[in-house]
Amino acid sequence: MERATVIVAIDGPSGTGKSSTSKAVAAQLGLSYLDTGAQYRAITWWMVNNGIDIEDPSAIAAVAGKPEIVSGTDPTGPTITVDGTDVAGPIRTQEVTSQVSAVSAVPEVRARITELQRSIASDAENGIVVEGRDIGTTVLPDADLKIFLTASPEARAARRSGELKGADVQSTREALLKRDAADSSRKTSPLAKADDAVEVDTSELTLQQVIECVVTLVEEKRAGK
Ligand SMILES: Nc1ncnc2c1ncn2[C@@H]1O[C@H](COP(=O)(O)OP(=O)(O)OP(=O)(O)O)[C@@H](O)[C@H]1O
Ligand SMILES: Nc1ccn([C@@H]2O[C@H](COP(=O)(O)O)[C@@H](O)[C@H]2O)c(=O)n1
Repeated sequence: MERATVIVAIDGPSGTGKSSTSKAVAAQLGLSYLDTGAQYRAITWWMVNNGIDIEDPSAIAAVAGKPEIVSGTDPTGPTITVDGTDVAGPIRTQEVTSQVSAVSAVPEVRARITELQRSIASDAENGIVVEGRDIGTTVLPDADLKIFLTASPEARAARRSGELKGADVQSTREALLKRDAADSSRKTSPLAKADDAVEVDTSELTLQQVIECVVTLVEEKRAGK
């Protein structure tokens, strides 16, 4: 019998295609979509804007509960606001990207954002695709389907530098690997593949092939296969 709702967790390192894949799969299957990286970027943006010392975890922890972060979960137009301000653009700056791993490593930040993510997932009536780094391991350990996307550093750097219109591939590769190392080595819910996740190496696949692969896996789950 087909299930009414489905919770899909998609994790993996930077630039493996999590956002592009998750949005397309959610749109195709009529599910909600949550970009958890955008939430960590949003709280980082708030810290930077409010002059909080990013090198000082206790200073970050002390104010982690202050910003109100709201995520819109329509996969065809996801939104993110902080205290009512649209931050979809500002959270993608180099300044935020280079500081987000330090902020997201603070346990009080993770506790706050994890609670928000669980609440959004439980409110999604038709089900949801949630993408990030610790969704299958920590945020939604009972997800119906867990996917772990990977790709070679070369493929990821080439994709990202194409997106950043001519950014140097070598320095893009180094920045990706530095962020992955920080995200994988933090103590609290690091980037990791859940034991029961399906790993998909996207290095040699087109985005369309990855989307089709994940849609098939979701449909099989829904059909109870
Ligand atoms: N299989 C693929 N083949 C070619 N390009 C791809 C593929 N998957 C994603 N891309 C492209 O790679 C870039 C990065 O993809 P995306 O933002 O979805 O990755 P991500 O894993 O969400 O990254 P991050 O964790 O840094 O947010 C985008 O420009 C996207 O269009
Ligand atoms: N579940 C998650 C998701 C993200 N992070 C942190 O946010 C950074 C930005 O993520 P993007 O997907 O937008 O690149 C990421 O580098 C992590 O530091 C996280 O900790 N947990």
